[in-house]
Amino acid sequence: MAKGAKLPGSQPQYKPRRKESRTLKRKREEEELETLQKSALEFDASTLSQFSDLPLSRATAAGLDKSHFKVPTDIQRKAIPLALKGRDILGAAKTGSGKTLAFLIPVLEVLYRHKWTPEDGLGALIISPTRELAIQIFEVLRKIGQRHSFSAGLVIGGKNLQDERERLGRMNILVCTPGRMKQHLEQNPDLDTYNLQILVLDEADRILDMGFKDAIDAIVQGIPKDRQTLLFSATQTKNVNDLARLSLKDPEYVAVHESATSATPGKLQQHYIITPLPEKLDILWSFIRANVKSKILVFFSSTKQVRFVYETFRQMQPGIPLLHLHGKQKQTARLEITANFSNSKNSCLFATDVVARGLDFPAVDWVIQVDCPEDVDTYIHRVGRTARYERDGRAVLFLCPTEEKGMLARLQGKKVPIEKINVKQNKKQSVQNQLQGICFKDPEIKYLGQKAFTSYSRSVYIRKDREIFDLEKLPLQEFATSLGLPGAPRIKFLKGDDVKQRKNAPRGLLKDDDSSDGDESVEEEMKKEKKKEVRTKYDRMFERQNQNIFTEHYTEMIRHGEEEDEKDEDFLAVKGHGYGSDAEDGDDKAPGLKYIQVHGKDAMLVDSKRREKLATSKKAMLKYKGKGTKLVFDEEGEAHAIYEFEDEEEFKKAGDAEEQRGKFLAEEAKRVTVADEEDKSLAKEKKRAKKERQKARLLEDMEGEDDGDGDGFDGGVPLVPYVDYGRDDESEDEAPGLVEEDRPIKKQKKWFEDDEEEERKKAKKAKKKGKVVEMQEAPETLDDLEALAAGLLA
Ligand SMILES: Nc1ncnc2c1ncn2[C@@H]1O[C@H](COP(=O)(O)OP(=O)(O)OP(=O)(O)O)[C@@H](O)[C@H]1O
Repeated sequence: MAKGAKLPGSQPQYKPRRKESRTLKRKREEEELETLQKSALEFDASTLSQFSDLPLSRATAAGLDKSHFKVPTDIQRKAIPLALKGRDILGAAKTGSGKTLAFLIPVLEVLYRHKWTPEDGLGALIISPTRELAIQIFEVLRKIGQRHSFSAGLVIGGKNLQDERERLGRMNILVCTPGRMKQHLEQNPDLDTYNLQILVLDEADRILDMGFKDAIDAIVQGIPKDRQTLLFSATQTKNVNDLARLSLKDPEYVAVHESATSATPGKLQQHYIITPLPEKLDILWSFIRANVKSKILVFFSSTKQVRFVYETFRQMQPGIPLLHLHGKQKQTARLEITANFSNSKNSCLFATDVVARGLDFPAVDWVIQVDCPEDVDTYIHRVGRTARYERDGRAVLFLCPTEEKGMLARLQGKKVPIEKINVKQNKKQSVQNQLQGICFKDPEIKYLGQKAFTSYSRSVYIRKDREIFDLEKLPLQEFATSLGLPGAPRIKFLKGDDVKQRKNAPRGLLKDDDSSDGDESVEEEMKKEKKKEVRTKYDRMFERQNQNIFTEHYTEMIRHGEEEDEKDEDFLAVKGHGYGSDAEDGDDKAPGLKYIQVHGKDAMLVDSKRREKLATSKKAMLKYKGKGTKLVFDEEGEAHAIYEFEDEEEFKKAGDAEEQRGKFLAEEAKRVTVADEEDKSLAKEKKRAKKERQKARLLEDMEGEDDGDGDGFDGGVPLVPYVDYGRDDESEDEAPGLVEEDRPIKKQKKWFEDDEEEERKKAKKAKKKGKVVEMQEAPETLDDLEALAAGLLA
C-alpha cells in the first residue's frame, strides 16, 4: 500500500449510502484487511516520519489523531513497524520516551486484522507491575482505541473477585496486574485465554523478577504458545532464562538508546548530596521550604518512613500541599492521591517505590531520593518520573557518606551522569526539636517514628550490595534522635534467624513485606501489641513447660471418670430390672415380663398398660425401627456394605498405615484435580462453541446494517471499557445474574448503538447512584478513577 494511503473503512458508514450486497461488502472488507496485512509486511521503517505513514487501520489512525499524537518517538518508530510484521519484541528505551504507545498500537492492530469481536473473547493481555500503571495504560488505550469497537477491561484487584468474574469473559483486551490475573485464571471458568493473540509485559524486567515469578508462570502456562509477545522497559532484561520462560520466538531487540552516552533522559539534571543519616530530614525540610512553588516527588525506602514524614511535616506546615502514597493504602485512596498529584501544580508527594515505575505524572520538577535506591535500575526508574517526553527535570539523590563510593561506581557503570552539589549550610533548618515536640505530645506519632526507624534499618540490612549498604557503619542512635525519638528502638531482626531468609528472599517479596508494615493504622498496631500482652489463665496453663504433668493428671481424671460412669451404669442396672445394658441380647431377661419385637429383636419391655398401648401404635414403634443398611452389589450380584474393612493382613502387608493414608489422599487429590480440569475445559469448550455461534449470528446481523454515525468509520463506537449493565443497574438490558451465554444476541447490540443521549442519561443516573457508567474523557475525579478500576471494570 502507498505510504500514507488511507484505508477505506471496514465498518458501515453513518450517512445512508447505496446498499452493497452482503457478499460484495464482505469481499471488500477481506480485500482491505489483506492490503493492510501486506503493507505492514512490506513497510520500510526508514520512510516513517509521522504516524499517518504507518499502515494502520483507520480507527487507530483516528484515535492517535484525536489524542494529538502526530510524530512517533524513536522507540515507536523502531518498534511499531516490527510489531506490525508480527515479530516478538524486547523493547528498551529511556524513561518517558513513549513505550506505552509502542505496544498499544500493535495491540489494536493485531485484533483489528483478526476482525476481533466480543465473541472472540480475550485477544490481548497487557501486564503491568502496579495497579496505578495498569490504570494509566488503560487510559491511553481508551484514548487511542476510541474508534475501535473492542471491549477492554482492567484487572487490578482491590475489588470483589466475583464482581469481576462474569464480565471478564467478554473482554477482548485486558490490562492487568500479575497476581489478580493469576487468581482469575485459576478460579474463573468464564475467562478463556485459548484465543490470545498478543501478550505485552510493561516494565518487563520487574515483572519477570522473582516477586512475580509464580503469577507470570501460571499466566504463561495457560496461553497459546504461538501468540506474539512484546516486552518493554527502560531497564530491559536480557536474561535468557527469563526470556525462555515466556517462550519468545526469535525476538527482535529494539534498544534505541543503547549507544547513547547516558541511560537517563537527556534533559534530566542529576545531582547528589552527601548527607549524614541524622541530617536527612533537616535537609529535606529545608529543600521543600525553598521550593514551595514546585512539584516534588520524594522517595523513601519504606512505607513507615513515608507515613512518619508525611504525618510530622504536615503538622509543621511547610507551605505546600503534602501527599503520600504507598502500596498498602486502600485502592480508592491511592487513585485519589495519584490523580491529585497529577493535577496539581505545586505539591510534594512522599512515596515508596510503588510509584517508581512507569507512572506518567505531568510536569514533575524534582525527584528527591531521601534513601538510596536498592540498585541502579531502581534509581533510573525513580528519576524517570521527571524529564518525560522532551521536558526538563531535576533529580537529587541523598547519599550517606558510607554509601557514596559504592553507589557512584554503580551509577557510572550504568552510564548515569550525576554531579555532586553541596547544601548551603546557612539555608539548612533543623527540625529535630519540632519532631521531638510532636513525638512527645502524640504517642502514636512516636510509635510511627520508632517503626520508621526499624523499617529503614531493616531496609539497609537486607540489601544485597554490601559495598553500599552497611548498617553497622550508620549512626543509628543519632538517627533516632533526629526523628524526635527519646532513644534508638531495639532492632529485633538483628538477632533473629529469619533475617537471613529475608536477605535471600526475592525482591518482590521483601517489598511486599516491607509495605505490609504500613498496612494497618498505628492504633491497630498498638492494639495488637497490647493484645499480645493480655494472657488468660488458660493461656498460662497451656504455656506451662511441664505439660506432661497436666496431661497425666488430666488423663487420670478422664479415665477415672469413665470408670465411674461404667460403675454407675452397672449400679443402675442392678438396681432397676436387673437385666442391665445387655437386656436386648435377651440373655438375662427378667422372667415373666413381655417384650415387643421389632425386626426380630426384643425392642421394648412391656411392663405396664401404657407401654402395651404404646406398642400397638405404628408411629411410636418407628423409633425402634432403625435406619436400615445401605448395600452395594458387586458384578457377581453379591451384596456388600458401602464401607467394608479390608483384610487386616493385607492392609498390613501394604505398608505403614500413615504412608497408605498419605498415598490415598494424594491419589484422591490428583483425581479431583483432573476431574476439575476436565470439567473446566468442558465448560470452556461449550462456551467457545456458543461464542462461535453468537459471532456468526452477529456478523450476519452486522453485514446488513449501517451504524450511521457519519464519521466515515464503520461501527464507529469508541473502544469502551465495559458498560456496567450489572446487578445494581436499573437497566433492563440484562437480568441480574444472567450469564453470558444465556444473554440473547440482541442485547449484545447495545454495544454497537450510538445513542449519545441515552448514554448520557445512563451515566447521569449511574453517577447519582455513585456508579459511573462510561467515560469518554480522561478521568478527573476520584469517582471517575474508581469507575475505571471498579464499576467499568469489565
Ligand atoms: N509520539 C508522541 N508524541 C507526543 N507525546 C508522546 C508521544 N509518545 C508518548 N508521548 C507522551 O510522552 C509521555 C511518556 O510516555 P510513556 O509513559 O509511554 O513513557 P515510557 O517510555 O513508557 O516511560 P516509563 O519508562 O517511565 O514507563 C506521555 O505523557 C505520553 O503521552
